[in-house]
Amino acid sequence: MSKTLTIPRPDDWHLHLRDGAMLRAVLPETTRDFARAIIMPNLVPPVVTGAQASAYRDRILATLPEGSRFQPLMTLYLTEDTDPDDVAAAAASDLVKAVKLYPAGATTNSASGVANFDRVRAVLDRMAEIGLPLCVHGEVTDSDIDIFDREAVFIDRVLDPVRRATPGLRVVMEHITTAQGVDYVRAGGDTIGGTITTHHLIINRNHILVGGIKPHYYCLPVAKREEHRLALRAAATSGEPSFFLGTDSAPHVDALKEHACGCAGCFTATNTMPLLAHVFEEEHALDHLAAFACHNGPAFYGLPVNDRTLTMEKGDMPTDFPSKIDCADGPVTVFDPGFDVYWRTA
Ligand SMILES: NC(=O)N[C@@H](CC(=O)O)C(=O)O
Ligand SMILES: [Zn+2]
Ligand SMILES: [Zn+2]
Repeated sequence: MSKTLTIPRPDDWHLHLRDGAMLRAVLPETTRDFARAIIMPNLVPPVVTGAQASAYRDRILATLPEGSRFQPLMTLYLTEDTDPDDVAAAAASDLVKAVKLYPAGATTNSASGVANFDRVRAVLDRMAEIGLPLCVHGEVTDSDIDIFDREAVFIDRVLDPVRRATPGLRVVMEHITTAQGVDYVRAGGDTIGGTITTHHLIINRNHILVGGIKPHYYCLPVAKREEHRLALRAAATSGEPSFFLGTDSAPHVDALKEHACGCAGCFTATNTMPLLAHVFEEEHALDHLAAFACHNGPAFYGLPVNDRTLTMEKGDMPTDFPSKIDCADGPVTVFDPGFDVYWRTA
């Protein structure tokens, strides 16, 4: 007996497309199911100015599969030298939908991020004035803070003070991985949203470490204890408007994942929607999948819900997802949930 589910075409509010050969390899994996995505600016060198974002958008558009109507929503990488006028101009021309804050050194390609928050005050004030959201990688980088505590400490030491100092600033706490992140977003009203990845609904830290180290489950923020995964599942499947999908699909070639110093990032673009259907069905919340993946994100960003739809089917046999996709730089492993999934997109 097969079962189908039709929802508005989903959007991905946190996506890494990279550039060059990797962009060519991964872009069709997202455009197959998604209508729009917030494109992360952590290229090397980063996408800092409006001009760089415009050029990057052109490269993405030039790489789109034939006939695709996918819309990349661009972001600027916040540095201590970011010019508030450049940000305002890029937002006014509708080029840029958010500015991205990486604490310096927190994650992949974040060396140009912010170390001294006083130095970005003018940009944040301007963003609050014009209503441009700040997307935040929410982890402190202090060497004395345990990696599993870095998100919770970030909320107290950085995020809350920044929000208090900049009333009205719209913030997306991205890829939340803790119950503290869920609670903070939930209590924050309509100026804060939280994105949740597909993989953080599926894995906890045991999946990374028990029975041998699993580099393809390593991402930042790193997956936490089971109680946090359960809090994320409850939030994502609740239908509450504060929570929406940001896959953080973050491709790295296998040679750099399966390495003595492996890169952080899980590549989930290929199978995200079927995995989410599986998770939401397990939580008896299939009727909230559209809120999480299609409605809540556009509402936060002030954009319309997509009028096209996506249909998913649940078959009798497990879906055969590719285990890797080919890239000219080397293969990229697709996130393996570790269980059979019967959903697929039609
Ligand atoms: N999530 C990750 O583990 N990696 C991301 C960076 C990020 O989103 O923090 C990447 O760019 O590879
Ligand atoms: Zn991040
Ligand atoms: Zn990311």
